[in-house]
Amino acid sequence: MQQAAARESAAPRAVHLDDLTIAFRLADRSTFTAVRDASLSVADGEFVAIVGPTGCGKSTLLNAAAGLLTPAAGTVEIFGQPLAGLNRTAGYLFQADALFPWKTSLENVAIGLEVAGTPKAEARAEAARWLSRVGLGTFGDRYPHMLSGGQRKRIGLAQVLIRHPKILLMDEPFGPLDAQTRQIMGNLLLELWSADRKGVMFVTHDLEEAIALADRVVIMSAGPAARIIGDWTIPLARPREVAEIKLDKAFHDLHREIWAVLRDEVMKGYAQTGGLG
Ligand SMILES: Nc1ncnc2c1ncn2[C@@H]1O[C@H](COP(=O)(O)OP(=O)(O)OP(=O)(O)O)[C@@H](O)[C@H]1O
Repeated sequence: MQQAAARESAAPRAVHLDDLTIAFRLADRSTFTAVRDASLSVADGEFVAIVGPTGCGKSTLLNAAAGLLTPAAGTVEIFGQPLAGLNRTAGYLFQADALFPWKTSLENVAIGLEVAGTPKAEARAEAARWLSRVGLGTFGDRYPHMLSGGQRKRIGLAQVLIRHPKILLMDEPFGPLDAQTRQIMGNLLLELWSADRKGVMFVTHDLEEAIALADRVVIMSAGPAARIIGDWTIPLARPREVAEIKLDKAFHDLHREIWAVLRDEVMKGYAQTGGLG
């Protein structure tokens, strides 16, 4: 496996996926092995990006860490404990919005606390503070359809972070956004994360985004039976500004090195799905 630097962290492991094999039962009763023998640890406070060809199994790995699916083999540990059922220490941000259309921004952000038993007035005051932190302090009365895609993502971030999850699981969270808004959201995410570091598993198909944001970039092979084939430490200084860091020579060197591995897998991935013939 490609590895720029062997790294043993002293921080506790927020997530430890050990030799995971994940298989799906198909309609014709055959079994499709999406991921085979994948091991990955995320230290507490560490930001790990997972990159790989389309359909390789990135979301599958994330869903295993979320407790949304049960591996055929291997174990999932969260802060040293075997995961049984849903991972309730994690906050999950998907590509698609998870906002209730009939609730205002403020109500959408407050709902997690309210459901957990926080008195309504307190939950809403806290939600107002989070709306300000994501730059939408004056948008509390707006419904989701009155917001741009980037604004909805900010609400989504506030909705997850207000509950102070100990781990963040993010699946292409900025996928549908335009390039500029992605960068702005990347900066916002880094700012919020730096203030209160959690372990992050961040799935993206965008290698530049991965290098700009993460402490480590992990590369998956093309599926089926995808594996982790590379693990790079990203030694770029923090705080980072996503647009600026992409101009850095060290960024380009890392990009070239990682892309040399990823490119072959991307081509295999396309070939397997008939994409590029
Ligand atoms: N419930 C399921 N049943 C059968 N196959 C599945 C199921 N979920 C995922 N797969 C298959 O497992 C493989 C991995 O899917 P996954 O969504 O994890 O990939 P991904 O790397 O996140 O893809 P993308 O980058 O396109 O979002 C794919 O081949 C997919 O078709």
